[in-house]
Parts: sequence; structure tokens; C-alpha cells
Amino acid sequence: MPTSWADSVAAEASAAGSGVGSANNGAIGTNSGSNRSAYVPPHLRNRPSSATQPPPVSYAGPVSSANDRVPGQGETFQGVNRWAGPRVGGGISTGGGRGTGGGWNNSRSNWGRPREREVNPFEDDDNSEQVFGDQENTGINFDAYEDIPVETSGDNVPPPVNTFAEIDLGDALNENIRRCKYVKPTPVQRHAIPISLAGRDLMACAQTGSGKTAAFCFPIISGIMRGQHGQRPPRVPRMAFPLALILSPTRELSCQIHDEAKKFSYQTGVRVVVAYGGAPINQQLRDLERGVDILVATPGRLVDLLERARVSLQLIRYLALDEADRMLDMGFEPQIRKIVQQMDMPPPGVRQTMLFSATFPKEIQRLAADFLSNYIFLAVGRVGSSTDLIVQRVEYVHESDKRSHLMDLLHAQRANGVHGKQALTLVFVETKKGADALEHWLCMNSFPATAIHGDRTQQEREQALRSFKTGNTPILVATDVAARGLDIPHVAHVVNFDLPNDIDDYVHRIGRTGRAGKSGLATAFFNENNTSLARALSDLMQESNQEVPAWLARFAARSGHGKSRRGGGRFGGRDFRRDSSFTRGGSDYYGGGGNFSGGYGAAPSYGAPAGYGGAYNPGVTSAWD
Ligand SMILES: Nc1ncnc2c1ncn2[C@@H]1O[C@H](COP(=O)(O)OP(=O)(O)OP(=O)(O)O)[C@@H](O)[C@H]1O
Repeated sequence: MPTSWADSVAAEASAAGSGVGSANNGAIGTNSGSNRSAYVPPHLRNRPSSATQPPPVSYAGPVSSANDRVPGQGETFQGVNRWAGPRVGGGISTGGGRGTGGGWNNSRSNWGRPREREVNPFEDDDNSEQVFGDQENTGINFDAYEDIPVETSGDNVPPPVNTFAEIDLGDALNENIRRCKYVKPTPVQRHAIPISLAGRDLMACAQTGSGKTAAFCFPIISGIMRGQHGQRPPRVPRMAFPLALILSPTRELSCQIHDEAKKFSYQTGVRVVVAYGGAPINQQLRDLERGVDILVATPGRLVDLLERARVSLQLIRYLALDEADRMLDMGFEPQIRKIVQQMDMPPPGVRQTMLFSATFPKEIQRLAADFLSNYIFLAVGRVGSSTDLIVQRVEYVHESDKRSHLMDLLHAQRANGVHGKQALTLVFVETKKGADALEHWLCMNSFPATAIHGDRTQQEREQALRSFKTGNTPILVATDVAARGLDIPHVAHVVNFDLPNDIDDYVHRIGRTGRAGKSGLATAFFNENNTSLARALSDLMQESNQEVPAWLARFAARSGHGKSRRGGGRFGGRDFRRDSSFTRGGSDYYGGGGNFSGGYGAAPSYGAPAGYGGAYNPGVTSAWD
């Protein structure tokens, strides 16, 4: 059995009696007899140590005693055909889910483990409010989203809701929404939650920072609370049977989704576990053994768990792929196919599948259709577009001038004090070496910087992220490993020191600022090396109502091969299923079952179809897990 450095550290830690769970502040602990630090994965921090833990109390709500029952040896629940019977739909539920149902898997008394005390996941928020002031936590600027165009296509699309109160998500979940200070649903939530609650498969595209995580977590948690799943876990020693699987491309993003899902499911009885590479697998195995309803994972670690026969996917009712286009591109597709199609996961139509991203190239949409059944396509804002909340600047900077130019920017930022003391700056570079070198150079020049990339240990990666988030090191130099999904409050400025090759990567990178209705600034250094991006960048900026410098427009006009994948001026949805019915200047790109709504008064200028145009580049996969 393979063992990693992290495992051996964990083993050492437990042998020394220090207990991985004993760290409670995210600090890296030190073993008594050694100077080696014990790695405490983020999802275990803030857990009370066993020594200080109060007597176990159950989750707030009653967990049905039936949940604890497992069939006797040889007993099966569903007969021969596991997939028999329709998926339970449910519409916008009016019954069940009141409070605290939880899944079959939330109280593994059959494994003789006491129930744990559930740590209050909202405690951390209070601490961060003290560091940064609480003005940022009071909710979203909904005015910023008022005019957003929305496109849905597919059969019988359930209508959107305007408030959380219109949806019966269950009391406990509603209470957690209140604790999160979510006053009303964001546009993607307004549309996606009713669709998912109705049991429909969904491919959803919505701008960065617009609340997609909650859009897929709420229906999953609510569905599990309502007990929509029909099977009880078979008795297989030490094998976990999650009911929902959420996959994401990076370890840090999986941790973040896990943290969010824990908040949303607090006191619901729904148990969330995370599994990701680079952290001790033994601890993750122990977590899984305690029971899991929702498993959040990176693909590599999940494949490992499946191969060790420690996780079975046969009870999966909900599958969510976050950053779905990334998960299905060349880097991850084989692993995703293995997990979804070659193990024991129920097929489309039996499980419910939800794909979310801010970008969805047509080729990837086509691939994704394999995983879906009679799905609804939802686009909130322009597919693959950036939000208008981000002011985008592009500056022509020769390769050799980039460092001094960055320093000028940072000096100006400091001098103006525009963003205040706690403003964070995220600087994207192309290579891991480049990240190390720039971090070093910044530090040498008295700019407190840290770096995150795929060659750093998990411990170093998390430490860098923590130091950045808390403002201790307000400059983070990163490769694309930090480009997607990370929700770091107070990132005021994203600098594309090296521009990516693919416009979608640019969209995700700049989306680390201007989140949840707040404004942000993104500066890109452009030179001859980026010619192939000129057209797409110029189109994107135009679509986002940004000023395109004349020199960039000239580059765009000149770059024959830099064909825009955006088709120019298109807004609203872009469901690839509709391409065949599209005719230039003609009928109904949005007709025939598609719904378009939005505040952009002018008629859409459709431009050329198939904006994707083969320009998609799987990107710098080496930066990823
Ligand atoms: N209804 C809401 N009201 C207020 N804030 C919200 C609401 N929904 C989500 N948020 C906040 O908005 C921020 C962005 O949400 P989230 O990280 O889910 O965005 P995203 O769409 O997944 O972004 P990305 O495309 O970058 O992954 C988070 O801080 C989240 O807590």
C-alpha cells in the first residue's frame, strides 16, 4: 500500500500521542519528541481536541433510528436491479426536510463509534470579521446583478424564485442560510435551485463569484434531509457509501467547498467529508468511517479511495462537478470517466447530475452531455464572460520590464492607500519557477509576498493561502492552481504578470476579485508573446463594457489565428444543443424551448456561431493536481 510523507507524519503524530485533531487553530503543531511539524489538514482544524471535548451530544435533530439499521449479511435492499425505479423528483418541496433528517450515513453506530460533537463552523467567520471588519460580510450587492441576462433551455424548465422563503429547503438549512447572512438568492441560485430541487440534471454557467457553490449545495443538502434516497448502505466493513459526490479540480477548492457545505449543513444531520491529495489519507479514511453523506473530493484521491475499496459510489444520488469544464478537459477527463462511468455509480437518469462553471466551451459541453440526462442548460450572464464588476486594464509591457512595472503598480497602490491596509493582490505567473523567482524578488524588495504552486507541499500551499487570506502576506504569487473557484475576500487587485494562453483561464483568474457583488481591479501585462490572445481578450473586454486600448484592438485585428471563441457580441446562453438550429440572421437561436430574459434592452447580435473555434487549449496542466 503506498504511503506518503504526509501519512508517515500522521502516524508519527498519533504515535507520539499528539493527535492530529489536537491542533485547533490551523497552526502547524510540533511533536513533543521531534522538531518535525505535524500536518493538520484544514478540514480538521478547529476541532476540539479529544481531551477538551465535551461529552458527545447528538445532532440537534432526531436522526431516524432506521438510519442506523443496516441489512443483515446477504440481505439486499433493492433486489437485483439496483437502478430500478425512477429518481425521486420532488419539485419545490413542501414536506419533509423540516430540520434534521440527515442521511443514512450520518451516524455510524454500527461501527461502534460515538457520535461526535458538531463543531460550530460559523465561529471562524466571527474571527475573520474581527481582522477585516465586518462590512464585507453583510451580504451581496444585488443591484450589480439586476440587469443580468438569463438563458435557460431544455424541457419544462421550472420557474425561478425570488426569495429563499419561496423554496422549502428545510428549517435547519434556512437557519444556516441566515447565519451565512444570505438575504436573498443570487441570480444563479434563483434559477438553479428550483431546477435541482425538481430533480433535473443541470449544466449551469454563471459568472465568477456569483454564488454557484450554494446553488449546488443547497439542493443536495435539502434532498438528503428529505431522505429522497431510497437505499440503505450495505454492510461492507470499512467502506463508505456517500449519497452525494462533489468533485473539484484542486485541493484548496475542495477544502473550501467542504467548509461551505459544513456551514450549510450545520445541525441538519447531513455529514460532509473531504478527501484530497497531499494530506494524510489515514485521517481521511477515519473521517469516512465515521459516516459520510456528502463527499467532497479531488479526482486523484477519490480514485485512490475507490481502488482501496474504501468508498463505494453505488448509493450516489447527486453528482456535482464544480469547475465542470476544467474537470472534463483533457487533464482530468480520464479520471472523471473512471469515477463516473467505470465504477459503481448509478447512471444518468438515476443519479442527479449538476455541472457548474463560469466557462463552458462548446466542445466540453458536448463531452459533458455524456454524463447528463434530459438536462436543463442555464446561463446567467454571458457564457464565459467576466463580470462588469471587475475593472480590466491591459498594459503593454515588455518581458524585461515586467518586474519594475509590477513594482510601480504596488508602490502606487501603497501610496494611494486606495484599497486600505488589508487590500490583497494576487499575481498570476505562468510557471512554478517563475512564481518562486517573483516571490523571492518581491520579498527582497520589501514587498511581503508568498507563493502557491503545484511543486510546493500541501503544507506550504495551505500556509501560503492562509498567510495571504489573513493579510499577513498581502501579495500572493500563483500559478493557475489558484485560478479557479477560490473565494478569498478582500482581493482588490489581480495582476496577470504573465497572461494565460486561454481566455477562459483569464476569466477565472480575474474572477478572484470582484466577487459577490463587490468591485475589483484586474491588470494584465501584454506583449508580443500574447498575440494569440489579443482577439479574445479584446472581445471579452468589450462584452464586459471595458475600455479596449487602441493598440490592443490593432493587435486583435492583426491576429489571424487568434480567432475569437466568443463569436462577438453574443449574450445570454449558448447551449451547444441549439447550434444545429441556428441560422445566421434567421430564426431562433433562443427559440424552441429556450427562455431568454434580461435587462440588456437591445436585440442580441448573434454573430458567428460556434465561437469556440478550436482555440481551446487545455492549459498548463502541470500547475494542477
Ligand atoms: N445569496 C447570497 N447572498 C450573499 N452572499 C452570497 C450568496 N451566495 C453566495 N454568496 C457569497 O458569494 C461569494 C462567492 O460565492 P461562490 O464562491 O459560490 O462563487 P462562484 O460562483 O462559485 O465563483 P467561482 O466561479 O469563482 O467559483 C461567497 O463568499 C459566498 O459566500
